[in-house]
Amino acid sequence: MIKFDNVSLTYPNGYQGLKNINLEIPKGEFVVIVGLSGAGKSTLIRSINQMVRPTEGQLIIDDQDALSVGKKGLREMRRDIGMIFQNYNLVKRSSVLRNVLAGRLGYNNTLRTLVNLFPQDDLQLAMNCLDRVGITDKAYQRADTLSGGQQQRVSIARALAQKPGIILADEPVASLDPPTAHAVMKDLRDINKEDNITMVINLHAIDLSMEYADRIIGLREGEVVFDGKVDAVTEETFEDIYGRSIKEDDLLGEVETE
Ligand SMILES: Nc1ncnc2c1ncn2[C@@H]1O[C@H](COP(=O)(O)OP(=O)(O)OP(=O)(O)O)[C@@H](O)[C@H]1O
Repeated sequence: MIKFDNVSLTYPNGYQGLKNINLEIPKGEFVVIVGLSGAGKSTLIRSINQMVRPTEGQLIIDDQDALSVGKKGLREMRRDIGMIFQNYNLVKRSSVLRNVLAGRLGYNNTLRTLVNLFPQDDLQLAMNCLDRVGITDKAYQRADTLSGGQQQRVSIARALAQKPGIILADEPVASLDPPTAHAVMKDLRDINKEDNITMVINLHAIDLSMEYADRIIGLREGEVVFDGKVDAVTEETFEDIYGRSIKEDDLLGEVETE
């Protein structure tokens, strides 16, 4: 469970990125965060693994007071949280398999991993993770020779290799074409359902959000302005969150089927 209790976050320049956030995300939920550019979606997601650190309030992750666990506690906590980025964040010149094994770094001796000595179990696990996203045949290829959709699958496999309880994804499909965006969202949904991994995902396409989310959280100027199950969401909900009417740009659009 992830719980925000009156969490606020003020950046060092004084800008208030999050204002008094109260949220409870139960284990296994598929949550999509929506809001205009600058609304605080990345800030909210990144505060969960403390890439940015809340300045007020309490953040509870799996019964732990996340803001006071200390350095070692934070390392262990982060090991349980996979992160997926819009630009994949792969080591481009390394092989796909090496990139997936990076998900095991938190569990292994640094020196051994620097010289590529991962335990056999980790190699097996990394191959299994690649299998989950359907790209075992790419394991020995350089990461930057893959298509965008394949690279994002490598980053999903890397997150899976951490054996996480939570996966955070910051605009995971924003750089992909519509059919590939759907394919990657389906992978994330399947993993969520099969492994009961909590997913918190920022998306800007309204239609994608509606198709995959269990629950939608709307942010506006650092505040939660909507929080509800996807069935409760209407066009007006998005108009409230955005403070304007919906435009074509807010949608991913039709995917042609043969
Ligand atoms: N390091 C920082 N210092 C100061 N202000 C910041 C910092 N990072 C983000 N902000 C500001 O906080 C606000 C929220 O940014 P954030 O990136 O969370 O928004 P977002 O909803 O994810 O937007 P986008 O969809 O464009 O990524 C913005 O006004 C941004 O300029």
